[in-house]
Amino acid sequence: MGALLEVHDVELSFGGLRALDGPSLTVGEGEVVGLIGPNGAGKTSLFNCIGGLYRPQHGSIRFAGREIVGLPRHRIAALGIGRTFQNLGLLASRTVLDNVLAGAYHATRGGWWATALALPNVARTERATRERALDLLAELSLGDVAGVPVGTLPFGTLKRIELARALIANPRLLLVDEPANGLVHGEVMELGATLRRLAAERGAAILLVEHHMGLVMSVSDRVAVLDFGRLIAEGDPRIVARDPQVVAAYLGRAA
Ligand SMILES: Nc1ncnc2c1ncn2[C@@H]1O[C@H](COP(=O)(O)OP(=O)(O)OP(=O)(O)O)[C@@H](O)[C@H]1O
Repeated sequence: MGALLEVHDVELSFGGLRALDGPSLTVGEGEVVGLIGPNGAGKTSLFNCIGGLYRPQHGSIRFAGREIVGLPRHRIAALGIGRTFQNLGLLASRTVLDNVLAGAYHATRGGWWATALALPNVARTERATRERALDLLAELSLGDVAGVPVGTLPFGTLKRIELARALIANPRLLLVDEPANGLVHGEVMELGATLRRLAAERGAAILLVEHHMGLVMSVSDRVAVLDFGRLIAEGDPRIVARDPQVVAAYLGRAA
């Protein structure tokens, strides 16, 4: 059997601009893979292709052996791909618990009709989801703020809520977009430990886009590097970090 996620030769263009120029990569069950590269390299575009926000013009993306290119976003989410966003999409006036429960929507069986008819199994499912959400909040040290409106909380806490919202659906693969952005050093270290724990204890595979090299190198089993939409290196983080092409890509863009 192949890897959990298999991206093969994906091409995505916006008009004349080729955001993805044929990268291929895999993420195994329970594996943490860092996806790095200079600004504009195509990392978020690849996330958007995997999550179904963008449809690549060429190539294939298989999840658990199934082609997912062309599937609508909610079907991809229901198959077990969760995602956090760089610009947190949290509802500021709602409580932490409500925001996390909103993430469970796709995973809740029954759908709109069952909810509208208040069938007993829906009430049961909702109770179970609520309990799972509270457990998850405790796991991410958010138990004390479950009833607090999100808008009143500090940024580092919001990042953890965003993670909880993605995890409530029990994804087999979690796409995490720049989680360390805006965090202070201690929070980044804590986040790294949390990501490793999620992979180890929940068996969740993680594809992590991140500019904070310390975090990427410490949590990733493997690292893939994009530059101008192409995969320029892939493998052990310590080896990739010394790859001359990778070093040149970063220095070249910084200049
Ligand atoms: N919706 C869009 N319309 C047009 N061009 C886009 C769109 N999304 C991304 N691009 C372009 O595609 C290229 C890749 O962008 P992308 O956001 O995927 O890079 P990135 O590696 O995530 O960058 P960053 O690290 O800055 O977030 C860039 O040149 C970007 O301007």
